[in-house]
Amino acid sequence: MTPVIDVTDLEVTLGASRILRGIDLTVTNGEVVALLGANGSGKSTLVRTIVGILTPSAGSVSLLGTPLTGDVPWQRIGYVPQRVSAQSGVPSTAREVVGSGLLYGRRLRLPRDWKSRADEALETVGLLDRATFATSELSGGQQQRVLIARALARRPDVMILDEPVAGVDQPSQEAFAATMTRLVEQGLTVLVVLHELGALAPLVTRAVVLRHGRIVHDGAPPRAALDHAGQDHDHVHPHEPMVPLYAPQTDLGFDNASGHQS
Ligand SMILES: Nc1ncnc2c1ncn2[C@@H]1O[C@H](COP(=O)(O)OP(=O)(O)OP(=O)(O)O)[C@@H](O)[C@H]1O
Repeated sequence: MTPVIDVTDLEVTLGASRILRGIDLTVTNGEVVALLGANGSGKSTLVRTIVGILTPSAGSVSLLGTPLTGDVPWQRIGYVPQRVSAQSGVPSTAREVVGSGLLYGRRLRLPRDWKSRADEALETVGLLDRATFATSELSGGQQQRVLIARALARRPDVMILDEPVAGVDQPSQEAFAATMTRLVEQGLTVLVVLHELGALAPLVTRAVVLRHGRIVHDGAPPRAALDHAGQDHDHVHPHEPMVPLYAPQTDLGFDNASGHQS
């Protein structure tokens, strides 16, 4: 089967620094892969390279079987960048920002049904009632959901999300996880940068951990986080509500990521 994302021996240099080296990553149809790692380990650099924003200094990236240098079917790929505002500096409504997700590659004209496509995506993220609001009237968390809706408007086959729930409150995170669950059940493939698995824990099929620009783990998601996400987990000990996925002082910290016994 053709991989959805195929990264081979990737190296990325920014300025004078080599940020990523020797990255091999294959994501196949229907997988939900969490990309984890400490601040500065290279997660955003990797996803920005995968979606063609950054150019590799060595190695290759293919999306849906097409090298980035070729004719990538961008309409099948939804990307949510990290920490950008949904505001563009000019007045625009939530619906207009979401509709702009329907522009890609050489498509510079909105399809006739753009409003209904945008509203469908806004409904998916629970913001249909804000469709005509100016983005400047939305909270940071709502703007983040607008950006998720912008990516969803394409009805993509693969979503690449860079910390999509950073700064989003718990109920919205759970609503986002429910949306992603529904989409994954329909066949969506996901690569998502996260600091904690959080509400997405039940969905994640695989974890890839970066450290200093290299992959140091590619396999099962951290056990502790999964256990803590389960409804049956018996809380007999105090701990943070969101279990950190990596403990910088340990190697990978997977068996005891939160630093306590379960
Ligand atoms: N344009 C740039 N020029 C030079 N170095 C850069 C540039 N952008 C990022 N870096 C460096 O690359 C490294 C990786 O950054 P990146 O944003 O990919 O990390 P990250 O794992 O996504 O971090 P975070 O969890 O904080 O978002 C950092 O050391 C950063 O300082």
